[in-house]
Amino acid sequence: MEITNLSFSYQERLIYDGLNIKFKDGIPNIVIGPNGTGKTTLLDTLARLNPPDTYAALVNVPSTKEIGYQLQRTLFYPTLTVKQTLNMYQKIDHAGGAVPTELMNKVFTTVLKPLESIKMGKLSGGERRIVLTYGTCLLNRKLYLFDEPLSGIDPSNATLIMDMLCSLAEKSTVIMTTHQLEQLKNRRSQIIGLNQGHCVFSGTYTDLLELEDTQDISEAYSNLINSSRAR
Ligand SMILES: Nc1ncnc2c1ncn2[C@@H]1O[C@H](COP(=O)(O)OP(=O)(O)OP(=O)(O)O)[C@@H](O)[C@H]1O
Repeated sequence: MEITNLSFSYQERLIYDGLNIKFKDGIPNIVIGPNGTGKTTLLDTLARLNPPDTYAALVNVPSTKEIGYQLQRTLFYPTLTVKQTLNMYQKIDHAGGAVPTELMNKVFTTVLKPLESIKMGKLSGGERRIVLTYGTCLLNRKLYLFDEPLSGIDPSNATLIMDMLCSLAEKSTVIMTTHQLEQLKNRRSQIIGLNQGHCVFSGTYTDLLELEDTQDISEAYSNLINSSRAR
């Protein structure tokens, strides 16, 4: 799956200037970059939510009905309980949705089971995000897009969510955005760095540390962004 030569602007603001990205199968693709650099816009483009003249840049991207997209500001029904919300996700696909993996079962038992009878509107922001991320994993799709699934999630639950998304990537293409770079340590993933309309990095966590000659991922990220700004 690829994006080739994508140029896109919101009114006078240029977001991508001939953007090229090759996504990997088998491991999650993690899109990183400064605020406002176009990470969400990239997921929107893949989901074909942006104008049709962007479609030509999409190579081998599944059709919209084969895509599961968890938006950053995901809609939910506040009066449904967690159990009802997850049942609803399971019923979206006529075939009954995906069979939960072992790791999904672990997330369910550890985090969601105790919340089952609580209404969505009464959950904390982090709890709600876990429910909705889990629900998206219940859909049976070829491509999953997650916009900041780790935002507001405590480190222990973030590890569980990342485990779940890595296992999902073994059978489908997974693309997510995040600012939580420390969660990517010791994980197989492709990191895609965006800055100023271009892909400025594509490689593993270790590749990024080696490129910037540091053991500190925050420093590596800052150096990457500052050096690509200066270009
Ligand atoms: N519908 C829109 N109309 C006009 N400008 C928009 C629209 N949606 C997004 N933008 C602008 O496009 C830029 C990229 O937004 P986007 O949400 O893709 O950034 P992001 O990299 O996901 O940021 P963050 O890390 O803060 O979530 C921002 O400057 C934003 O203000």
